[in-house]
Amino acid sequence: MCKEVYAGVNNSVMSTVGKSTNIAWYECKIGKHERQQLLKQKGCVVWITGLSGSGKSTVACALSRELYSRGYLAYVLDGDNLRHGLNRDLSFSAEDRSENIRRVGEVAKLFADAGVICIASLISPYRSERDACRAMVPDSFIEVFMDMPLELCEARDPKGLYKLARAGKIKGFTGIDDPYEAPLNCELVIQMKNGECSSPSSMAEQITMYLDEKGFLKA
Ligand SMILES: Nc1ncnc2c1ncn2[C@@H]1O[C@H](COP(=O)(O)OS(=O)(=O)O)[C@@H](OP(=O)(O)O)[C@H]1O
Ligand SMILES: Nc1ncnc2c1ncn2[C@@H]1O[C@H](COP(=O)(O)OP(=O)(O)O)[C@@H](O)[C@H]1O
Repeated sequence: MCKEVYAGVNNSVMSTVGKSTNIAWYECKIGKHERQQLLKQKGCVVWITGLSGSGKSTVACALSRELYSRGYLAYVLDGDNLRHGLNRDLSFSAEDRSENIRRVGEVAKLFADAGVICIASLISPYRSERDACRAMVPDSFIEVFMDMPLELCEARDPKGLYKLARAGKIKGFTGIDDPYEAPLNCELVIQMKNGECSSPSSMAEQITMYLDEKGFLKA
């Protein structure tokens, strides 16, 4: 949050942002517009939220593959993967999950500014934190809710984590003894139809169609 703005020497705008004092924004001549022209697409953030096992990583990679095959540049920021590096200092406490979401939101914003279609796939269980990420890239945030029943996610349990959570060996597991706040008003909801889950590639096509309709697949 920018608390203080004042004029420095040569009229440069000096600010205090968080704990950073006496800082100034340096504007480059080559900006988002130029990069988008180069890439022939619009930078944006596709934010995929849902329970563990709901299919976030699978659809994120299917979407990345679909866009790649059509000649568009996308990059996946996966919650699990980022916790191997950038976010390795964060636990699954409410405070650390919030910081996790904030950091991924900031990184996604940079990718979108680079002109890339950034696909963020993380549980991101809190509505207010997802909304804060949306506010970082107004008009370029596409929230996709993997609306899969807990029973399905638990039956899939590809990493055996639900089993451990039910046995009390993992505390604070989302959907078991930790909250998940479903989106109220997101751009896309991916659900089962007639008890069937569609294929990852058809889910990816659904998202690609949305991106196309909204003009993200042209400069
Ligand atoms: N307590 C607890 N709750 C939920 N998930 C847990 C937990 N502990 C470990 N894991 C594993 O971490 C993955 C979720 O990381 P995220 O960064 O996406 O989570 S969050 O957005 O900060 O809530 C999640 O990966 P996905 O299954 O891909 O969602 C789990 O494999
Ligand atoms: N559309 C789908 N149809 C059938 N199985 C799926 C589908 N999407 C994901 N899966 C399976 O569900 C499990 C969880 O998927 P994953 O993408 O790892 O979920 P998440 O990233 O939300 O934890 C995996 O075993 C995956 O193969």
